[in-house]
Formats: sequence, C-alpha cells, structure tokens
Amino acid sequence: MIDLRLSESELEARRNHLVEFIRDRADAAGTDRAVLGLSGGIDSTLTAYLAVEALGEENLHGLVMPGEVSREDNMSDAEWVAQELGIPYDVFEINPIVDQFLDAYTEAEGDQLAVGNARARTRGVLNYLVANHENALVLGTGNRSEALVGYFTKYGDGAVDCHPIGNLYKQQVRQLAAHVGVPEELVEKPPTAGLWAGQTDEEELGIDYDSLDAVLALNVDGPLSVAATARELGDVTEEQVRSIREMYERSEHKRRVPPAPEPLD
Ligand SMILES: Nc1ncnc2c1ncn2[C@@H]1O[C@H](COP(=O)(O)OP(=O)(O)OC[C@H]2O[C@@H]([n+]3cccc(C(=O)O)c3)[C@H](O)[C@@H]2O)[C@@H](O)[C@H]1O
Ligand SMILES: Nc1ncnc2c1ncn2[C@@H]1O[C@H](COP(=O)(O)OP(=O)(O)OP(=O)(O)O)[C@@H](O)[C@H]1O
Ligand SMILES: [Mg+2]
Repeated sequence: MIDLRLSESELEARRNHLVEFIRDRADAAGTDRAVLGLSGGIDSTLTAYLAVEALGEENLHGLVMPGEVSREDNMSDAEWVAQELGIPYDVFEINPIVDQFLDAYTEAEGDQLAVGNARARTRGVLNYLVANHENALVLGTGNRSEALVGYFTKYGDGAVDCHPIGNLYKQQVRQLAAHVGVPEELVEKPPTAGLWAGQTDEEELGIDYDSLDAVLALNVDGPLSVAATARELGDVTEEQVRSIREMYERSEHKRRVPPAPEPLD
C-alpha cells in the first residue's frame, strides 16, 4: 500500500508554496488580480482559499455559473464560499448561452458529452471575458489526478492560465482544504463535474479517488508495472490499473500544446 497523506508540516509547506505560486504567476502576467469559477466543489473552493491568501479577496472575482443540470446545493455552497471569504462575485446563468449553441447546431441536442463539454467551455469563455476586461489571470482548479487521466474538458475547465493545485492528488486536495479551514461538509462532498444530471467523478471514472491516486502514484508517476501495482495495492485489479494507464496515455494530447507538422527543409 502507498500512503499519500501529507503531515501537518508538509501541508503547511504546500500551502505557502502554492500561495507563492499564485503571486508569482500574477507578477509574471503584470497583474495582481484573478478570476475563478466557483462550483461549490472542493477544487475551486481550495483554490479560492489559497488565492485570497495570495492576492487578497478584493483582487479576486468569483463567477458562479449555474446551468440546467447544476444542483442548487452546489450553487449555494459556491456563493457561501465567496461570501465567507469576502470575494466579490457574479452569478451568470449559462443556459441561454448553451441553448443558443444548440439552436445553431440542433444535431447535438441530447448528446450528453458534447453538450456537457459545451457547458464547461461556455464557463471558460465567461472566465476570459471578465479576465480580459479586468486585466486578471484565470485561475484553474485542476488537480494532478484529473490532469493525469484527462478528466477535464479540453478548452473548457482546462482553458486557464495556471493550475495552483495541479500538483496535488485528489486526496491531498481534500487534506489541504481541511488544513486551510474549509468546512468538513465541503471537503467530504462527492466530486462531480456537474456536466449532466447525477454525474459523479468516481462513477464515471469507474474507481474511487483514493485508489486512483494510489495507481497514479505507483504506475504513472512511479516505476511499478501494471501487475506490480495491482499486487502492491491488493484491492485494485490489474484490469483497473491497465484502464487507468490507458486513460493516461490516451489523454496525452490534453496536456500538450496542439501539434503542428515539423517545417519542411
Ligand atoms: N490523440 C489526440 N490528439 C489530439 N486530439 C485528440 C486526440 N484524441 C482525442 N482528441 C480530441 O480531443 C477532443 C475530446 O476531448 P474533450 O472535448 O475534452 O472531451 P472528452 O475527453 O471526451 O470528455 C471530457 C471528459 O472530462 C470530464 N470532465 C469534464 C469537465 C470537468 C470535469 C470535472 O472533473 O469537473 C470532468 C467529462 O465528464 C468527460 O469524461 C476531441 O475533439 C477529440 O477528437
Ligand atoms: N457551476 C459552476 N459555476 C462556476 N464554475 C464552475 C461550475 N462548474 C464547474 N466550474 C468550474 O470548473 C472547475 C472544474 O470542475 P471540477 O468539478 O473538476 O472541480 P470542483 O467542482 O471545484 O471540485 P469537485 O471535483 O470536487 O467537484 C471548477 O473547479 C470550477 O472552477
Ligand atoms: Mg465539481
């Protein structure tokens, strides 16, 4: 078994490092402002807490962007986070915008994945509308677990200027969130992309995050083979490890700049 939990002193060191990272990225972009989408989920909540430490709440702009399938409790949690931290925020309804896309291309209606990804991309457009206007960075909320398996929408929630928590596995996101004072009910909420009704990450991925993290740490970030990873973990099958390995390999394109052909001599 592998233990990815961080000690209290490691958590404090991570917190300072990530806060410093946000300040550095803002400095490099010549701004002290940032925009971020608030979903009521743990990734955006932790990112918001860190961003307040880095830039100050008055320099942030939170966007709460409910859509047709957003759960009300998540949207009220998102507003709670903004209010609790004192972050100025707007609520933008994305339905009318997404409906316009579907009026333009009616064939996609009912296509859960295509429409769900359009929802994520619509939020990305709104983030950048505000960020361009306010000379602000768009803070991403992706964590290492999602990035490695490509569990995000290309140019949707993946369309951001930096990912402050991008080096933390999901269980470490939860741990750091608790460490910086995020209330337990937000830390323990089942993660959801919220792209269609009833969606949860763990159901779609076919594995719980603690096991996913362990497989990623041993087989993708670490040196163990598929068989050795399954043997080491005991409660994860070789087939599950192989499937995660495949998700990692198939999603390489999402972690790279789109390729162009080499120049001809
Ligand atoms: N090798 C390759 N080189 C270049 N492009 C490649 C490619 N393979 C596929 N593609 C292209 O990539 C595109 C498909 O990628 P994409 O549009 O992202 O779509 P896709 O990966 O199919 O779907 C997004 C996934 O991320 C999940 N998600 C989304 C948003 C948020 C969260 C969350 O955790 O909150 C999760 C969502 O539930 C779904 O499972 C297509 O255009 C496809 O042709
Ligand atoms: N309804 C929404 N309003 C505003 N932003 C959203 C909304 N839904 C998704 N987002 C943005 O997309 C990001 C990616 O979603 P994702 O589900 O991975 O993270 P999360 O909701 O913060 O955490 P969790 O994975 O625990 O649900 C969010 O962190 C947030 O920035
Ligand atoms: Mg979510």
